[in-house]
Amino acid sequence: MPSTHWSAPVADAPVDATVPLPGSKSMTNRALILAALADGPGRLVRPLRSRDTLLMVEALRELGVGIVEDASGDLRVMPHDLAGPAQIDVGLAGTVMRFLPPVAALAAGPVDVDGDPRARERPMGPIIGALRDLGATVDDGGRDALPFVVRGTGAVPGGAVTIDASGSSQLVSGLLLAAPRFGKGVEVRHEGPPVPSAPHLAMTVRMLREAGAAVETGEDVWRVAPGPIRARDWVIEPDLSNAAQFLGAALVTGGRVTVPGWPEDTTQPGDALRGLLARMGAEVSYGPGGLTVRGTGPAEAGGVAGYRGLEADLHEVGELTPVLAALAALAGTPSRLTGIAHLRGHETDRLAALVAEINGLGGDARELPDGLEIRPRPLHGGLFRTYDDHRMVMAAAVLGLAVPGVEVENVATVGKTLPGFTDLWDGMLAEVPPAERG
Ligand SMILES: O=C(O)C1=C[C@@H](OP(=O)(O)O)[C@@H](O)[C@H](O)C1
Ligand SMILES: C=C(OP(=O)(O)O)C(=O)O
Repeated sequence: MPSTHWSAPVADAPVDATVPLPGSKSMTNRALILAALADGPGRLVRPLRSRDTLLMVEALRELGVGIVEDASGDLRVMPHDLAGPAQIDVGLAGTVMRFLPPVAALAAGPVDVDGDPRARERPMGPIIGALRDLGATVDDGGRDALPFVVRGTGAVPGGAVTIDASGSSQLVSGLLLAAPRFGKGVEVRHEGPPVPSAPHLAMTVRMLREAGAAVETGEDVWRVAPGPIRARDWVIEPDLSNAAQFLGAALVTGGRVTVPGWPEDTTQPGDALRGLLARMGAEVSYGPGGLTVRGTGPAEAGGVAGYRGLEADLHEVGELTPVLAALAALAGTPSRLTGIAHLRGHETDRLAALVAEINGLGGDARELPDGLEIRPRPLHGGLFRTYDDHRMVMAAAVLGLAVPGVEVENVATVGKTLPGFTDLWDGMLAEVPPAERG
């Protein structure tokens, strides 16, 4: 990917826009796994097309699954016996690195799994250990991390495992998604500090049940019975986490943003934006047209806006942090975001990255043992580094609305989940309110 800087545009008026968003990364990559392991052909309707989902498509194809994109962008998935030898590139996608190895264990033949340099540092040990306990062979050279080889025999006995999933909920989700195809299914028990991202675990359980799997859940325990995964069509919801920066623009500029197609009943963590942005002072309304957020007062040039900071435990919705931190840096009062120590193992160490980049623009952010404390201060322009993290680009865009001269490094990295981001952003800023049309 070329490394190109992007000058984040300043909003010279309150935004007034409707922004349709592409599909959810988390739902697309779960649906791809479930469709690949199903008992017949299936379809993904309005899937996300981004680096993380294309890596999942390629990984499943590499194992023998047929996946065809039709003219509308929907994906048809034709399951097939899974086989190595295969080479899997997980990129920097947490969903691919945690969801794919249990599928690879079902393949006959060796499957090499590796990813970006940073992927080798993200927590993988619990899933490697669990796969061994479930009867699979994994050669990791004693690293407890990527790269490794899964030496599948075409079947996984399955059974009960105990892991510490405090580093990532995806360690649990990955084991559950393939488990109906294990001989005895699986019982995953968590022991350790609390597992983050409860909505994402609920998404895993709900989608497994929608595919006909029998799933039981208790406190820190999940059981999936062996049985068929039913072929079906998966309609992918818009990515609500990727709504954060657009809805946030309504706060920063004192404007209005609507995201159409906001689901009424969803397991996506982005749904929490309704409550979180309301706590910061936004007016949030929901109707047939979608979710609408209105800001109540615009930021002054250089920052310090007419909305409040946020005191919140983001343990369950950690992926919203970068954009909320950017909003916090422009807010009228200080913020404290906690429960997010596990973000140190995300695309980059997000706590360190956010502190460095907000402070690099003249801000006042500091790390807490499990989060961030951010005191608003007038900011100035400068280079905003993104550390191969799509959400750092999104955070920078929010800051740039009120701070002239924010230069965003390697904007293309946003393609991890939202390749059309800068066009959507420019489109939002260019949308002319109905009253002003000639
Ligand atoms: O299961 C998923 O789709 C995800 C789970 C979460 O991971 P963690 O629990 O590692 O934070 C989230 O941050 C990530 O973006 C997507
Ligand atoms: C943490 C994230 O991604 P990943 O799926 O790579 O963990 C994210 O999208 O914020």
